[in-house]
Amino acid sequence: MESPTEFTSIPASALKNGEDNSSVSDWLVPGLSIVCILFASSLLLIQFFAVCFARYHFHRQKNHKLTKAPGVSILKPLRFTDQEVKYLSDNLESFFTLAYPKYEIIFCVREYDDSSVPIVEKLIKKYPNIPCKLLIGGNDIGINPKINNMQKGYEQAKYEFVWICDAGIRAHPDTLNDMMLRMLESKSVALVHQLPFVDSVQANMGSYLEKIYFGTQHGRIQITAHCLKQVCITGMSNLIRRQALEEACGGLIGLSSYIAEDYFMTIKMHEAGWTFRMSTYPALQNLINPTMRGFFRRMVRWSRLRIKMLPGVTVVEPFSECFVSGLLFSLGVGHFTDSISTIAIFLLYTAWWMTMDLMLVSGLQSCGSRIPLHKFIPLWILRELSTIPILFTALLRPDVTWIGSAKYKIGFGGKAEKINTCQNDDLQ
Ligand SMILES: CCCCCCCC/C=C\CCCCCCCC(=O)N[C@@H](CO[C@@H]1OC[C@@H](O)[C@H](O)[C@H]1O)[C@H](O)/C=C/CCCCCCCCCCCCC
Ligand SMILES: O=c1ccn([C@@H]2O[C@H](COP(=O)(O)OP(=O)(O)O)[C@@H](O)[C@H]2O)c(=O)[nH]1
Repeated sequence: MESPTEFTSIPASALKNGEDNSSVSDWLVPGLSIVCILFASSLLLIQFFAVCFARYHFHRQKNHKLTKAPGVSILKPLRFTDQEVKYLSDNLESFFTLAYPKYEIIFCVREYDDSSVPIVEKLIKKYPNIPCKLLIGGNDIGINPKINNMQKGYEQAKYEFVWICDAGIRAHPDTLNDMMLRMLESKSVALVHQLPFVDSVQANMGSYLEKIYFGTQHGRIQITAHCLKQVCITGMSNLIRRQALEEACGGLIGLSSYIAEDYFMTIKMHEAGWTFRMSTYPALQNLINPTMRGFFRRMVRWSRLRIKMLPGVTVVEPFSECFVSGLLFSLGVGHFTDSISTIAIFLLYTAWWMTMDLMLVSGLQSCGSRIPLHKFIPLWILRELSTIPILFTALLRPDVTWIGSAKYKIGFGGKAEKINTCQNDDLQ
């Protein structure tokens, strides 16, 4: 049995460690709390900045008309099945009515039986004065089906500037004039991009969810990245200087081994010293068939790409959204005060964040259907809550992604390999 003296005696070294431990916990928790507060505050600042930028930058009718306008070749990659073409005609027609003096439109399709073919043919007949081509067919020059489709159009494009613009976009008549004005600001500008937003003819839950995503999380990050000269540009609508594309990327062919051709194109241009501008017109996606399921599938598909291209950024993504950062903020502030409960701080943070998001959405919106508040709130909450499930869904089946009608294995670094061709029902 131990003597009382032995029981109570503590070695000097242990005492020293104990002191160290208590001093570590003395600064560790407050230190972490401060980090959480600073991190969340910087996000609030980013959000506030994005709202101000959107108010100042977008939809300002301050542009003069270009008189000696350089020619532009518009490339429209199309791939459609029967059910999807309901609103396609509206989208494509908007490119025939641009207030720009010198341009050609090149529609690119892979198969003769594509549902977009009769729509394009009708529009070509309706606007005989607009130089326009419909190119069908082409070879697989790489694994990216959008590039495989566009390459034939790129080869035939006659102008120095090409505007690559997805089928789901509808253009305001002044868009091209605005983009070209920005392009001509400097010879170092390689590309003018449009911030993706949504202006769907169909005002349903799917299109509202898309609008909330592009008008909040996506818009805020892309605006901030643009202002900080970080590369975060999506390929939906970009006016490109061919010289830059050729020199930095080796043309479209040089990007054909990537599914995320937009990201690698802009990174390569950035590394070669070219610069970018952002149009004052957001890209108006008039989604052909917007559904909630379609939205989540798109988000999972894009997350799969980002996980492999930029794993570091993907890990940070949930922390850059309201609920996770709000939790960190409320725990951090809660550590320093007892006068307000952690839950109340979290709710205030969330309410502030939602209000700023609402302001950003309305700052980007110029026309089209607005989201009624009683729908905005639940859909906003759903969108915020879905970030982590989307990430996990993408992580659980990380190697399989899609675009077009095939499955791909994306390697770390972003190069892709085609696994198989599958039916539309298998795609996700
Ligand atoms: C305290 C500061 C904390 C900052 C935390 C920042 C965390 C970043 C959070 C989110 C990242 C958002 C990424 C936005 C892009 C999402 C869209 C996307 O994934 N698009 C991909 C697919 O696009 C289609 O691909 C097929 C093509 O044919 C179509 O035409 C395309 O539209 C696309 O490939 C990816 C593009 C770019 C991704 C770049 C992400 C870089 C993010 C760095 C942000 C750093 C900015 C810091 C600002 C705070
Ligand atoms: O096999 C394909 C798949 C897509 N696209 C075109 O590529 C663009 C982007 O495709 P999608 O809208 O599916 O991409 P998302 O924006 O959803 O990533 C659109 O113009 C499509 O018509 C194409 O030309 N061939």
